[in-house]
Amino acid sequence: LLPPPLPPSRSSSLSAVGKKASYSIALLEGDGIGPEISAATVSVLETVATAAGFGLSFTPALIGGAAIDAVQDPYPPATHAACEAADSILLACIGGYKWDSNPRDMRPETGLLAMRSRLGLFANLRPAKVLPQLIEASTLKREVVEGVDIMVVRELTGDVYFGEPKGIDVIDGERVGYNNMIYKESEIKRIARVAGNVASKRTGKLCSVDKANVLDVSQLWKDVTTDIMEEEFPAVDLSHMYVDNAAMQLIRWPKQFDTIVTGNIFGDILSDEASMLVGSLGMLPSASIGEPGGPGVFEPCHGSAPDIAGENKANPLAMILSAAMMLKYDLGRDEEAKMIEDAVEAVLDGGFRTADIKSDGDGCELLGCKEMGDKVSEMITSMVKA
Ligand SMILES: NC(=O)C1=CN([C@@H]2O[C@H](COP(=O)(O)OP(=O)(O)OC[C@H]3O[C@@H](n4cnc5c(N)ncnc54)[C@H](O)[C@@H]3O)[C@@H](O)[C@H]2O)C=CC1
Ligand SMILES: CC(C)CC(=O)C(=O)O
Ligand SMILES: [Mg+2]
Repeated sequence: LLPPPLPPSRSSSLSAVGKKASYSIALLEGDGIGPEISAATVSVLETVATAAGFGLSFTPALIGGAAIDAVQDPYPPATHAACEAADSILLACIGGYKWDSNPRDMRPETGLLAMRSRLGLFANLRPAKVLPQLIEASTLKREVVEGVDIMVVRELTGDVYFGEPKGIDVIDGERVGYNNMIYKESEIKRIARVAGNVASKRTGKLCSVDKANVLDVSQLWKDVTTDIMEEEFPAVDLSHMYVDNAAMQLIRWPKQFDTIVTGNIFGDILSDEASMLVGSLGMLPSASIGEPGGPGVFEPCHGSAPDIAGENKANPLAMILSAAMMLKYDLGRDEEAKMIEDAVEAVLDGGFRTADIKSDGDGCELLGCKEMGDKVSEMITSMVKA
């Protein structure tokens, strides 16, 4: 399930000094289904740590709506300090109806953006790999999705999500809303290098997605990406696609893609779209990384799913698989990451499904969020004993 190794990062520095006997994890449960999927994920991680004989300590910290309610700040200083002090950061999801009409600085999403920016997590890797067990869970035809294995490399700290100026002003007697889609050359170069490394370790095929036919910022994106690939990754087979076409091609024939590199907003949208190839947004993990040395944030691609929050219906596998990415990329624990991946596949092989990945007449057993976490833990324990 996991993507190939990342470019030099925290994991490579850790492997140089050897594995640690115990790790501290900042745990950001956030909002909505966050506490439910976090509980399931923590219990899986504790099972893995016990089986492998290393220690894990979790430091809970507030983010998003929960932090607004508690301390009137969606990314409080204490949370930033806990993140910086940790070996790695596990995040569930933020957001909810309750905070939707708050002023922008008091919205959960502002906290998430602040965390990504302040921790310098400019690269978000979102693997969308179709598992054979879940082909029927996709709304697309078997022949379209079977064998799909895509890695979206999304720029995470720039673009229209961060650009200035922004706001809603009254101009000539009416309200005008505006944001600025902006990228510096240096920001494009560093994400292009991550994508070049990732693509090189996969099939060598990289598609850069932009809107250069209309947007100047996209023309710069295209030019800089082309230069970086020509100069530093000559073996990478680079193509370019406009984002509207990419959205269509992802559904028409997704197997044409291997690695996709794109800006923050296009990557946000295209990765949610790619989740439907896999079967559910509840299956898509992600890794947010920055320069070597700092902790990454490992988080599902989905949001807080307020429509099912508190009902024990959420699929915890996206967060559990994000925890596997954390073990591999931040903690240098490849074997233990694989334990989780294998256990997830074995549970799916065993015919267990949460509601989002269950199809009519599939003969599978419907599980709640907690029960799915328990099944993965049980599977790890029985695989270790075998
Ligand atoms: N990284 C994050 O924390 C993100 C937060 N959000 C926030 O989440 C809130 C809800 O946003 P939506 O647009 O509804 O997106 P969403 O991703 O929360 O939900 C979209 C749909 O997918 C379903 N879904 C999502 N995760 C699931 C899971 N693990 N298991 C089963 N079903 C799942 C939901 O029930 C819903 O029907 C908003 O406040 C939004 O800003 C949205 C995206 C990312
Ligand atoms: C909630 C937004 C800040 C971001 C988002 O949708 C995402 O990162 O997937
Ligand atoms: Mg999103």
